[in-house]
Amino acid sequence: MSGTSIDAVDAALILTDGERVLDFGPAAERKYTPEERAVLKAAVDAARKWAWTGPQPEAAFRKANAVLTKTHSDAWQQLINGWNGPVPAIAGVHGQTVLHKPPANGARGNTLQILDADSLHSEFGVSLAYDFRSADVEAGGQGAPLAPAFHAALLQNLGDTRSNAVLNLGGVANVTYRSADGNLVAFDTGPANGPIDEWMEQHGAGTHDEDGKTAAAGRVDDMSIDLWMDKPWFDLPGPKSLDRFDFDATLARGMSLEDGAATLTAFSAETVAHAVRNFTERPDQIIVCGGGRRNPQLMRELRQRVPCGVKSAEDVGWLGDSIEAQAFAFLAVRTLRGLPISWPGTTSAPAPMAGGRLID
Ligand SMILES: Nc1ncnc2c1ncn2[C@@H]1O[C@H](COP(=O)(O)OP(=O)(O)OP(=O)(O)O)[C@@H](O)[C@H]1O
Ligand SMILES: CC(=O)N[C@H]1[C@@H]2OC[C@@H](O2)[C@@H](O)[C@@H]1O[C@H](C)C(=O)O
Repeated sequence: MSGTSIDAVDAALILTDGERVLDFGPAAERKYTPEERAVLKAAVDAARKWAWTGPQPEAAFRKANAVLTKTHSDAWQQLINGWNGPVPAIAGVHGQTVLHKPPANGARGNTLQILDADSLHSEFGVSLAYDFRSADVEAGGQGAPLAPAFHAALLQNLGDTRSNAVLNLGGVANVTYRSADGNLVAFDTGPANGPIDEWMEQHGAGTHDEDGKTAAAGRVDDMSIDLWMDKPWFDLPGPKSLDRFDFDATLARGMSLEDGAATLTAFSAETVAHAVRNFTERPDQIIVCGGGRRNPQLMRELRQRVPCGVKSAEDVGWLGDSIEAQAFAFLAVRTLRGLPISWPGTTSAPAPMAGGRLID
């Protein structure tokens, strides 16, 4: 899995029948070098300029695919080298989202995850599942989020039958909410690290706000947050999804580095709190995974604003950095078995939808 933050490829091995998670295997991370990251970001920029109008930016995508093949193969090797168990039956590879347009005003959405599936298939030497979002989008769904099927399986294993939520804090944030009667609702809640990362990079202050130190030194501008929360998107009912650039660092223009970081961080937390306030029942707890849980300032803001208990994935025995990678392993097995990977409640697909393409 390579997410919208473009920081690393995450890989994980799980034992699953696509319905239950029977065991967790090792996990691996292959960080992008600055040069690799620049190539992937250039592909995202080119995709945004293209926006499905005219010829695809082939040169930018070709260069990005070469980086994706190399880095995913490295991650796969890292994963497999230390593994003494049976050869995995299948690998699920998400690809790099370069553009995502949710359906709007009756028009179908569109989404693009780039990867060179044939090259990855020959590098890995096992069956490959990929292109998980297209079928859902073609059927009128949002195409995201897709991790909810896996979040639900994880919650099932916890054996906690109260209402629970799983929150992923990546570039964008998405939540899976399971009510006490087992009903599943999922949607993107708003930005997470994306605008913060961009703000830091624009100021030459690194790729992200390490341990939230810059935000902790700033002052939150609550009036700006109130203004930003006015965007009608926040009051749309789920399922709903976002492109990484639907919220960006320009929001904080004019603020000092510290105040901008503090305000963007508090804004991400407030968007999650807004979502939780609108759930049909308050969840007993929200379990946080993704890189944002490593930012103590973001977690502090979440704890202040979200009206329920906030736990980190590790508090319940999960590997918080690997859940998306594990999710696409799980979805790969569901694809192999022809099981649905999205539902009306998770992507607003018209019916439970199978998705993903296979190379045997
Ligand atoms: N120690 C840390 N302090 C602050 N932020 C951190 C820290 N570690 C990770 N992060 C944040 O987490 C981000 C990476 O998170 P993650 O890998 O979950 O995102 P992603 O999977 O690429 O995104 P998405 O879920 O939107 O696809 C980094 O870009 C950074 O902003
Ligand atoms: C189009 C796309 O890649 N969306 C990502 C992004 O990152 C978080 C959020 O927005 C989520 O909707 C999705 O990723 C996770 C893995 C998902 O589909 O569940």
